Amino acid sequence: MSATNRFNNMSAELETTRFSIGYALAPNKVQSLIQPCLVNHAKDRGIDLIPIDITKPLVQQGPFHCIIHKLYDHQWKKHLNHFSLNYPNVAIIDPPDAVERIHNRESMLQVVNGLKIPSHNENFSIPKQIVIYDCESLSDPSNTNTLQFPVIAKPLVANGSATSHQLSLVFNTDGLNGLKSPLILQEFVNHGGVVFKVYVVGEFVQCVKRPSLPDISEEELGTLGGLLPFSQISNLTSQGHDAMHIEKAEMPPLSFVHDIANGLRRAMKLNLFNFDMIRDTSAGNRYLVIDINYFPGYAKLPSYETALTDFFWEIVHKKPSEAASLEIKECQDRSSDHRGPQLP
Ligand SMILES: O=P(O)(O)O[C@@H]1[C@@H](OP(=O)(O)O)[C@H](OP(=O)(O)O)[C@H](O)[C@H](OP(=O)(O)O)[C@H]1OP(=O)(O)O
Ligand SMILES: Nc1ncnc2c1ncn2[C@@H]1O[C@H](COP(=O)(O)OP(=O)(O)O)[C@@H](O)[C@H]1O
Ligand SMILES: [Mg+2]
Ligand SMILES: [Mg+2]
Repeated sequence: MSATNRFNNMSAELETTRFSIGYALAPNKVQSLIQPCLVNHAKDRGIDLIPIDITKPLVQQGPFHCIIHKLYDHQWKKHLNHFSLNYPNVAIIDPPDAVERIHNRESMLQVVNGLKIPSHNENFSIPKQIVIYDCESLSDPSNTNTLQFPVIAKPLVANGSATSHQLSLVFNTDGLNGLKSPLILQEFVNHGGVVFKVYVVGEFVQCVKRPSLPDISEEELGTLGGLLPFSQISNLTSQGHDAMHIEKAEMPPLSFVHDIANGLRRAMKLNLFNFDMIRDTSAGNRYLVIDINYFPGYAKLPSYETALTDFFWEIVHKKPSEAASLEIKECQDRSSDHRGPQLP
């Protein structure tokens, strides 16, 4: 066969080969993410998005070239780890242990402290914080004296539940009495009422501005009560004066944002996440990472379907090793005859 014919055959094969991405997501996440624009865009590029039934063994479904997931179920994590041991070349985006690290607000930010990026005029860190496991530690001044008020109290676990997003501003020691442990107490940093949300999809990075809590002056602090609960403030739609104020806020330099995003992606071994960052009002080049979320609400980004499809395309077109092709073939045989070894 001539080289041209071989090339034509190869490209014809590539065009006809379809790839399957299995997704395991909660119903509300399916509704927000798996929209016709994403399904159709992926389809046009040879990628089919297939729902996973988590009540059935994975080997009886698919076969999948890649699995994406966001579920907090412990059993699912076991399923996935088992599947991954048997089929190590089917891409699991992302590894369950790496995801679990950001289900805890202490371990989630530890990675930021160890991050090294090329030098910039800007610097980044995390706010000063302590972990409180019980009521006794909360009422022990030797713990809380290390922080300056106001502080933000955040539930230690970030497990997708409504309560994990129930935060409180604490203005003085009296306010500490109304808190439930385990939690993180984190110093509140004045940041001009704007939070930068940086969305990451593999190598794709996009930073957007969202509303945040207003600055608190020292004078105001003396006049405020003990505790102010709040929840998911950045999801509030900004209007009027607030919208103007967000629009006017200067974005952090793009290369700085990209370097942190890429550094975090590599250090955490995660591809699908976003992080919240604020800029210290009292030092304009000081940024603080305050939150990292696994597989966030990408559908809020314009053209999210392109970013996700490009990423899926890269994953499924990574030159598959012989072992991976065999695994996919094996999975294919199993899912068609259902006689393969049963996973738990
Ligand atoms: O639903 P959305 O679009 O508000 O997305 C939520 C994220 O909002 P964001 O994209 O950062 O503005 C949200 O981010 P925040 O924690 O609010 O910063 C979480 O990632 C949330 O997931 P979970 O409830 O913690 O499991 C995300 O919820 P799920 O979409 O995963 O249910
Ligand atoms: N240390 C902080 N200083 C100032 N504002 C903060 C701080 N931590 C959180 N916030 C504000 O509270 C919001 C919610 O906190 P975050 O840690 O992102 O929790 P969640 O996981 O519920 O989004 C942030 O988007 C930001 O507006
Ligand atoms: Mg947040
Ligand atoms: Mg969060």
